[in-house]
Amino acid sequence: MGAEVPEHLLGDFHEYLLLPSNQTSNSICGKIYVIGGPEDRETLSVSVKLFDRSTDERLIPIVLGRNPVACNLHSAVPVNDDRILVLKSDSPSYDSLWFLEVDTPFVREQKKVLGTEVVAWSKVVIEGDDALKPIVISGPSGVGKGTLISKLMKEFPSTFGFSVSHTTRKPREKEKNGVHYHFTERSQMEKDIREGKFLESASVHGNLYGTSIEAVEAVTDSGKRCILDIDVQGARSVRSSSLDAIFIFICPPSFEELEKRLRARGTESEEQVQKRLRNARAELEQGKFPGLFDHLLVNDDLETCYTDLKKILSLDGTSDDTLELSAKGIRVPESHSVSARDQKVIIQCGGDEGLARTIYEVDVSSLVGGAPGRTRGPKYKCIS
Ligand SMILES: Nc1nc2c(ncn2[C@@H]2O[C@H](COP(=O)(O)OP(=O)(O)O)[C@@H](O)[C@H]2O)c(=O)[nH]1
Ligand SMILES: Nc1ncnc2c1ncn2[C@@H]1O[C@H](COP(=O)(O)OP(=O)(O)O)[C@@H](O)[C@H]1O
Repeated sequence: MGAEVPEHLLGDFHEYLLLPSNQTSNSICGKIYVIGGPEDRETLSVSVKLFDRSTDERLIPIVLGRNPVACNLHSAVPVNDDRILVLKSDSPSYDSLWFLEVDTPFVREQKKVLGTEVVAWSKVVIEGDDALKPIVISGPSGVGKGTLISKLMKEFPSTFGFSVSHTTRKPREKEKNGVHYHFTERSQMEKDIREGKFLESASVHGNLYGTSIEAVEAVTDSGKRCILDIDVQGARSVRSSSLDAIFIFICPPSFEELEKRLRARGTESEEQVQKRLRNARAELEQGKFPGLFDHLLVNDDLETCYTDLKKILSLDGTSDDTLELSAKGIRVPESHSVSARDQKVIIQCGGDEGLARTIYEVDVSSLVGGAPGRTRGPKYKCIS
């Protein structure tokens, strides 16, 4: 059972179905989802109401995900029987397309947990190829890989997700299982490697490390861009795998500085420090191997190196919220129409009173991620 519509809204409900300019009514599997309404001006976000035809019930569902900011005009079209594509007019292209999920696996699960009607928003991200590519970061122990990755994840929390590796090394004091690594027994990890569960694995400083296929998929499924912190052997394996990534190698300003950082971190025994420093020389040589890494960065001053990293990833001058500015997108004018058939959405923009007309075809057949994160995967082309 869903939540009851508050008394003060009941009287207005039929009026909502008359579809004023900032409201649409969308029918999926016997339920009508009314998106938008006069109250949006007060809440500043797009509202959702639900009308169940079979029971004649009017409901206010629980709305999960980050709500789109209210707009003066939108259109909407049901897609794939489980979500509604909402097109916000005259919004920036990175903010124009949203999905209201009404019967996706995430929503179904939440309905079970919450015992009521649930819908969930997910912003649609239409991107160029490079913007989706995972990022592989390599470099010797103590060079600052973890520090740079943490800064990136902190500044762009909804853009990047960390691929949590498996390792047989023991956890450090502040490391959490499942967050920094999946800490595992050697015999179990060897078995999983044999069973093909790993994209790559390597023996590093005397322990096994590996990226499971699931670790990368978990990030991609959440609609985020995957960051891998792996050694040079791992980078080489990924290079020859099907994963199309951007490879970045981080160098220290000097070997002495690397040693200083590693000791100052204070997480390794003297024996481990010696082993890591010995391995660092070989890693620094391999890092320069032609064709393996796309970019080399020297981590001398942290802020300078971080700025350079953001430049490589075309992130300088952007924020987590506006990141799609650099991505492709569709700017939907007030005058437009939308229809959907066979996993293709046709958006006709303009064309009134002699104005230029553009028709887009959006392919929604392979969607990645979704609520409560972003939805990636739709591709579009201009067909007229
Ligand atoms: N090949 C591979 N290397 C990994 C993986 N996870 C971590 N590493 C690398 O293993 C090395 C040791 O990592 P760690 O024990 O966390 O020490 P740190 O580099 O000093 O922070 C580093 O070079 C990591 O990049 C993985 O999944 N695969
Ligand atoms: N540019 C830098 N200048 C000085 N210290 C740094 C710099 N970058 C990182 N560090 C410090 O060096 C140590 C090692 O960094 P860390 O990110 O753990 O390296 P890695 O993940 O490559 O092993 C940490 O104590 C970190 O705070």
